[in-house]
Amino acid sequence: MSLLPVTDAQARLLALASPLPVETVSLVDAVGRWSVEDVLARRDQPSHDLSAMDGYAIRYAERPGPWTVVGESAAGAGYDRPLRPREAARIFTGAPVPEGADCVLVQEEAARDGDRLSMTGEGPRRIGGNIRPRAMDFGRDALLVTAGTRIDARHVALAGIGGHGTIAVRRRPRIALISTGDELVPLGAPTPGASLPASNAAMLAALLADRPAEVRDHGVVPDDLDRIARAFRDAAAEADIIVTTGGVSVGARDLVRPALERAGATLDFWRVAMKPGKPLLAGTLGDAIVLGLPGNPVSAYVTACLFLLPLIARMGGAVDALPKTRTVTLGAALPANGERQDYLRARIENGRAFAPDGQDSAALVALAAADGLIVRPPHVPPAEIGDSAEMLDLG
Ligand SMILES: Nc1nc2c(c(=O)[nH]1)N[C@H]1C(S)=C(S)[C@@H](COP(=O)(O)OP(=O)(O)OC[C@H]3O[C@@H](n4cnc5c(N)ncnc54)[C@H](O)[C@@H]3O)O[C@H]1N2
Ligand code: MOO
Repeated sequence: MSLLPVTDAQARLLALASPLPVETVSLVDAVGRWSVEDVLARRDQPSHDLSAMDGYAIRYAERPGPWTVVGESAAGAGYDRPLRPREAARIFTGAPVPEGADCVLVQEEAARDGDRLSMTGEGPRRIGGNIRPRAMDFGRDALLVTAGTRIDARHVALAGIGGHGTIAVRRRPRIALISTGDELVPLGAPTPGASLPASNAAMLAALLADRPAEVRDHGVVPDDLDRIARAFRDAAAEADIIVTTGGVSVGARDLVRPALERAGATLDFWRVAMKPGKPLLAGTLGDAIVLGLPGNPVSAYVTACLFLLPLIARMGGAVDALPKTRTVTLGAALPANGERQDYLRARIENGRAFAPDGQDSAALVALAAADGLIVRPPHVPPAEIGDSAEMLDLG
């Protein structure tokens, strides 16, 4: 089987995804998910002309006073009758401006003696000075959040002040993590012989910590065809996405592909023209999508960024599910590339991108220190210092 180009593999994976069911949740519960609908304002903001300062509501034409202070307008309350000529009202930040007033004199520029008020400083610069007019931010029915927007704290504030307490989003996908390999021991446990900590599942759970996903770690399954097939069937009964790590290459103990067949899955693709990550596989088992990531930790990380995160985004209703790159300037030359798209762990220093040594797909030190991945398309010629390259930001 030849290697599938990365963009083709991403397209095939995303084509397997159907949008998850819609649910209406509180704004805070929606954070990190994608709005299903356009969110329109249910109110004007502000709802009235409001004072932007603590001071006195006055008429601009009557400066520099004096005025008679006849009452008070506080936030949420207001002053219940129009001001007559030469009348002023004490007013506080966020309070409705009484009818008849057209600007606010800040208290630092006012002198008050009993109910007699005069202006001491320059005063408001114009009619409307120190007033936030009604609907200054937005009017009722204004488009606040476009469908497909990923909700963050700013959208929570905007939709909330626009009169919404809830928002329609898609259910979080349930993600089953399965680690395969006889050599794996739990994190923190002793590592006798050539055993090693099973870091991939924890790494994936950490990667998904700020994504809309319900992650369940099904633990480590030994390299045994029946046991891996059973783990697949168990996971498929409850998960939307099954993510395995390890056992997807060509060795006699790489049993994920045969176990998937035994479990009754349909393989969609296996082996992608990328480095790291070549043995990546994808398929379906019942209603679940299966993503088989390579065992090498850097390969698992890079393929998760390029395939798992976009899959979650697509199922959640994102408009642009695929990660975006940005153009950087290389700080060191790079050799010509082979047939696989390379993702070099890179640092930005003095505004230039460097891919240090330690690019092995099992070398986590360079990954942990990286600002991003320099993307080297298949068969590109050598690159010189100062050339441009595309980089995928990490972190
Ligand atoms: N003859 C060939 N050998 C290999 C090929 C090939 O094309 N022909 N491809 C290589 C490439 S590229 C990759 S990537 C690896 C991936 O292999 P697997 O996905 O089958 O992974 P394993 O062999 O199970 O493990 C690889 C490596 O990663 C360690 N590992 C596994 N799981 C975990 C985990 N949960 N946490 C931490 N580390 C893990 C494992 O111990 C191995 O050291 O295959 C090449 N071989
Ligand atoms: O494709 Mo592998 O992930 O280079 O080691």
